[in-house]
Amino acid sequence: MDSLRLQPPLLLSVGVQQRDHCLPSFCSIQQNTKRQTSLSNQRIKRRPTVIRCQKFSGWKYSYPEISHRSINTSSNASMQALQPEPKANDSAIMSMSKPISTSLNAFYRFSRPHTVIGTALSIFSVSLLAVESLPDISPLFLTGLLEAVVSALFMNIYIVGLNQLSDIDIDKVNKPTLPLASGEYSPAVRVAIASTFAAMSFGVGFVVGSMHLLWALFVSFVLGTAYSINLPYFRWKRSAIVSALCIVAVRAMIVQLAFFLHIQTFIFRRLVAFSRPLIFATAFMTFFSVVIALFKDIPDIEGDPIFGILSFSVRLGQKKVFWICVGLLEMAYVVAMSIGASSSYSWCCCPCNPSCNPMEACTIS
Ligand SMILES: CC(C)=CCC/C(C)=C/CC/C(C)=C/CC/C(C)=C/COP(=O)(O)OP(=O)(O)O
Ligand SMILES: O=C(O)Cc1cc(O)ccc1O
Repeated sequence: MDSLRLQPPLLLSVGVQQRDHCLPSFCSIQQNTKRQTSLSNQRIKRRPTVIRCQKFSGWKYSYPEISHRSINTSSNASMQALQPEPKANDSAIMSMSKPISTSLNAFYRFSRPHTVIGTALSIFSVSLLAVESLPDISPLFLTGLLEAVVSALFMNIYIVGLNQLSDIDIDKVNKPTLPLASGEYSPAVRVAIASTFAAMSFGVGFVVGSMHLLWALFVSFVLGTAYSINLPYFRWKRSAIVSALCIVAVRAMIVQLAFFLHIQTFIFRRLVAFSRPLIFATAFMTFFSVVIALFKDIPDIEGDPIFGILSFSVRLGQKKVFWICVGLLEMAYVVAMSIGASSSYSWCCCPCNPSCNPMEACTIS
């Protein structure tokens, strides 16, 4: 199977047979009287099962080919025979929706959704820390928040896109289902997507005109580029410490401080004042970002050393790094809970209580 793994064309030629062979019994096409209902259920279950089988048997290069081919197998053909004939209109819609859903699926994987979700939640929560009273939650605030999230998500997609562009060979070993590693995007499309998202991010930043927002985008752009790009003096991801510092700088410092200041000064037109909750959130996110930096390399110990990436997982071993991360998270949560429990800053400072202004009560000036 290992020899198959590095030869996608060979894999394709045997793909159908192998796949059917590895399907558990409930996936097989049953020739029984309840055929129609059981077949439609299989359609829904089929894709994840195939992917699981791929992983199990190490078919690392075959993701897109197999998922496309599954539509054309003889068993699927017999399924189609059982469906009512699609009308001309239906089949046109079906043939259009397949490429659309395939492209959406590829873009979803390309965008690294776990990072996008993290960015959106971070910006949303730190923006709420700038809210001092309920009337602050106005259309003006919501628009400012939306602009901040959209521009940051565009930059996020640029950063992870450039990372995949620079890591095509590593990802063929570590993460072969990513659309660049699996060859779903042509070289021109890859570069176009990444640069368009960087341009759109700065475009939104310039249109909004907030200095803190523009700084946040610019510093993230520089660090995200320096982290991945394969040019002399760059590709900082080669150093475990520098790459962790990049992630801490963006996730813990830029996202927390710059986006808070964007809302506080640009949207609310207030003076700069760092509140205790903001300092607390920044300290917590510093721990959390170290954990992100360590954790994200745990699955990559196969490909990273081949390409000179000596991550902590490669140096210390996956188990050790895993438990270090668990320890760091436990420490962060215990410290956070203790600070919360012993703090004089209580719920009375919530923005819904008009008698208490959290910024006055808690500002560190
Ligand atoms: C625009 C703003 C404010 C936020 C963007 C949010 C992001 C993406 C923050 C991360 C900052 C940064 C410098 C990230 C570089 C990290 C990166 C691209 C890591 C990918 O790590 P690899 O190990 O190379 O990738 P895989 O996960 O694909 O293996
Ligand atoms: O977003 C981050 O904080 C780090 C990160 C992790 C990952 O697995 C892929 C991309 C990426 O930017």
